Amino acid sequence: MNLNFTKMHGIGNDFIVFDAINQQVELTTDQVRLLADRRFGIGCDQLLLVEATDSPNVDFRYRIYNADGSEVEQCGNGARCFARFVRDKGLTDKETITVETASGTIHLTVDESGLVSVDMGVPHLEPAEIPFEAEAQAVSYAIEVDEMVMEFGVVSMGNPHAVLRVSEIDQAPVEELGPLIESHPRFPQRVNVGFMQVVARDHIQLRVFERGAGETLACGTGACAAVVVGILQGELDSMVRVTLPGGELMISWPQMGAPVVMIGPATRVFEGSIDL
Ligand SMILES: N[C@@H](CCC[C@H](N)C(=O)O)C(=O)O
Repeated sequence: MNLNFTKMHGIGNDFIVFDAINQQVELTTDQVRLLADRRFGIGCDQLLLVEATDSPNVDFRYRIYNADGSEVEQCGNGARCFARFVRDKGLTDKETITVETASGTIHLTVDESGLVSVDMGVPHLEPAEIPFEAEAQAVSYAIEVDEMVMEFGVVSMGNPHAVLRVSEIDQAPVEELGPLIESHPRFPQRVNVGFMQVVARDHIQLRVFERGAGETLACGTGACAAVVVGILQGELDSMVRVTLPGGELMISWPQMGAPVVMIGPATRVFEGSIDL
């Protein structure tokens, strides 16, 4: 099977994107892992499939696979690249694109400067919806990790996130704690782990250890989750600049029950084809 692909990134969170409308793309878990491998394959944090849909009032279906081959519900940086891809490839000329994901429908808008704004939907805070094992919903939860008890905010942006406040982002124990929290028994579907330093009420620094991919240069849903947690904990205003290792995103969440909006760039790197 020979497949055409586009390599893209959203502030350094990188993707292989396949048009699965004009070519048949059926990948096994092992093939996803191989494609994502930075030495034996193309290399990416996530692989994205652009598919057609029969759902009314929806333009496309968006499927997402982590580098470890697992299919996941949502990807914020990927959503911006998705919008750029379908317009660059002439699959649509709409400015606002409605896309079905495994966790619901999202709306993507490309502006004249090329920035993409994504309505990421309403965050889920109820533990069972995340999913997270806890007796009741709270703004922070004490979780025991490696014989230490730490306070996390926990939220789903369609995919699960745990957010830990740190005082120095450069010293954050991402590599040590990330894998332990990712597979913590209280998260039955594993979890993405954010390390957040609050710089000011409208600015945070963030590093994310992603479920199924390890630490990435940026995580869009992680940025949304961190801002929601920071607002709920009374530390942040409703519009926040998020500085990640690969660049910056603007995230806004006006109030409880409202959708989170993310604005940021989407970059095409190169086109290619690969035999599988
Ligand atoms: N990089 C993404 C998130 C990708 C999925 C995540 N690793 C998960 O398993 O939920 C983003 O930009 O949101």
